[in-house]
Amino acid sequence: MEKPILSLEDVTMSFTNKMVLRAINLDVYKGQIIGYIGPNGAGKSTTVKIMLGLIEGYHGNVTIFGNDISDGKVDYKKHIGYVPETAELYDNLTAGEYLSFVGELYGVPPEQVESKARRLMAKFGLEEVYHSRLSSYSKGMRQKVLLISSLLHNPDLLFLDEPLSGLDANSVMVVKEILAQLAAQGKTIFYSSHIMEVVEKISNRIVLLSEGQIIADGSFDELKEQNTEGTLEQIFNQLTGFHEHQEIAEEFVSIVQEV
Ligand SMILES: Nc1ncnc2c1ncn2[C@@H]1O[C@H](COP(=O)(O)OP(=O)(O)OP(=O)(O)O)[C@@H](O)[C@H]1O
Repeated sequence: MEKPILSLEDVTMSFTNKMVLRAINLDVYKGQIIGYIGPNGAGKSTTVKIMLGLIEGYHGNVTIFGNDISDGKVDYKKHIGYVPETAELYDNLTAGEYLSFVGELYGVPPEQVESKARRLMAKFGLEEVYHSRLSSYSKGMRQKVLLISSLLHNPDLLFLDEPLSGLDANSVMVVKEILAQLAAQGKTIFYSSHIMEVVEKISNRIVLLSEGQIIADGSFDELKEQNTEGTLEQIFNQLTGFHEHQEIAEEFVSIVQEV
């Protein structure tokens, strides 16, 4: 039987008395694009940071590429790419300097990083600003640099947190296609986002986290069959028991108008 690339077994995490993850069990297989969704504060980033070895103190087992990540070895990180939701790019560096720095951290030989970074930047239409400081970059341009930096070392497992944030409609089409092609070549993608239309389209498996628990796990078609609602946004509202958007908006607007 195929072994999972990534396995969470009864993973529980608490921050100062508050239980944020409650016995998460999840096996992810090669080539899957997991759409990891859930309300704000559900525990999505916490799960991802645990898998990246950025948060300690969890209970349960996390196995990546067949090794328990608590064994102290960090080698597994060489095969992982990560696009965080918000990143501190080094503003004083040029994109070229930043990408060379990240590539070398991942162990890519310097001559190879430079050539690869240049060509990838060019594919995103950023060849002319390769030597410009990141402080002069727009939000979408920064996002493209982050995406490139997560892929320079050709990782097998990618963690993406709102990767399309700030990208224009054309760039979104390109990145969605890149992700589909990477998955088709056997890369595994863990995709966290609040944009339900995109998650619905690109994921072949959707995992819905609510209050630290997985409350749905399946393909979009499977989730549709199990629920009365049609779109992923509606299924999300239904499963998380949310029906008050109109009421909340009316109350909000009436407070705004109090002056
Ligand atoms: N370092 C921390 N210390 C204390 N509490 C934390 C810490 N990090 C996260 N939390 C809490 O854990 C809960 C889950 O946070 P997390 O960032 O994982 O949610 P999320 O699902 O990624 O949310 P969002 O969709 O808003 O990004 C929240 O209640 C948050 O306040």
